[in-house]
Amino acid sequence: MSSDAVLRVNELCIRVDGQPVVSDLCFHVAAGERVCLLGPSGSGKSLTAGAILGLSPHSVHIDGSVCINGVEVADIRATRRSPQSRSGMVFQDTHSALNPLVSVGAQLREPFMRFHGLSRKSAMEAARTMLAGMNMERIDDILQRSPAELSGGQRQRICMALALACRPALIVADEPTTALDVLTQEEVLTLLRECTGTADTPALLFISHDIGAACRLCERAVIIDEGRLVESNTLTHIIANPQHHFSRQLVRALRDSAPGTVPWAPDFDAREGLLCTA
Ligand SMILES: Nc1ncnc2c1ncn2[C@@H]1O[C@H](COP(=O)(O)OP(=O)(O)OP(=O)(O)O)[C@@H](O)[C@H]1O
Repeated sequence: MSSDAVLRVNELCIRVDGQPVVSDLCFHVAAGERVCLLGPSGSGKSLTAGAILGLSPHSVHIDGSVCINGVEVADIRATRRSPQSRSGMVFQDTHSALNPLVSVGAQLREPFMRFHGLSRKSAMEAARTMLAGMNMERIDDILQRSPAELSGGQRQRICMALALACRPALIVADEPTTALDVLTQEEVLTLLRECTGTADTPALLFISHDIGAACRLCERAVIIDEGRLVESNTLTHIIANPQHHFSRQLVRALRDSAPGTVPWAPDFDAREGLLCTA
């Protein structure tokens, strides 16, 4: 395991109403890394995200360890975590991630005031600068609107801006593109790639069942099935040599979709749907 892991999950066990749903899950995300957590529907991805973020419902019981920046947080709710052990979050449901009664500007200036110590005016300016850096148009107009007055893609960008404004070491993105059309999906993935995974930006845990999206973003994948880790390796390796039957299904789906769109297309043999290892 990497010694400078931003996230370290060790022997994580999650029970819901007494029933085991995630068992002995171990993985890490290093600083500057983008890792995807892949698994079929119901395999425990969102419950794992909830445990990492400190957002599990009361019916969920967690054992094992979740360390963020070296701080044990498995038992600590999100609101009680120290600033260095908080993570940013981006979810599929952007409506419930934003307050419908508060303007986008008022929501976005908040973390700049709280985490950057800026005045109200400077915080609004910082929010403008951040949205400009995310290639958003008509920023002043957008800042005045309520979340319901934005498109799904715009709302997701605001959610990402909110996550980034909290200066987290880690962003957990749980199916952030699932509710979006194909073009907007691509824009959000591009933005996530630009805003994470370097020495100066947060590490990313990208949760999905879409290996195509994972390939556009991540170098490494952790694959779970029925709450257990079944494979963990670089995506290049997994695509070339999938071990578990769900991994093989994922690779087949990738081959059947549009292999030419995979970003490392020069290495991708469109006829075989396998990586050229030579
Ligand atoms: N609050 C809850 N109460 C009862 N059961 C739950 C709860 N949350 C999740 N589960 C169950 O735990 C299992 C794992 O759910 P989870 O949402 O983590 O799956 P997932 O891998 O994220 O699925 P998907 O890809 O469909 O979102 C499922 O069988 C689900 O029905």
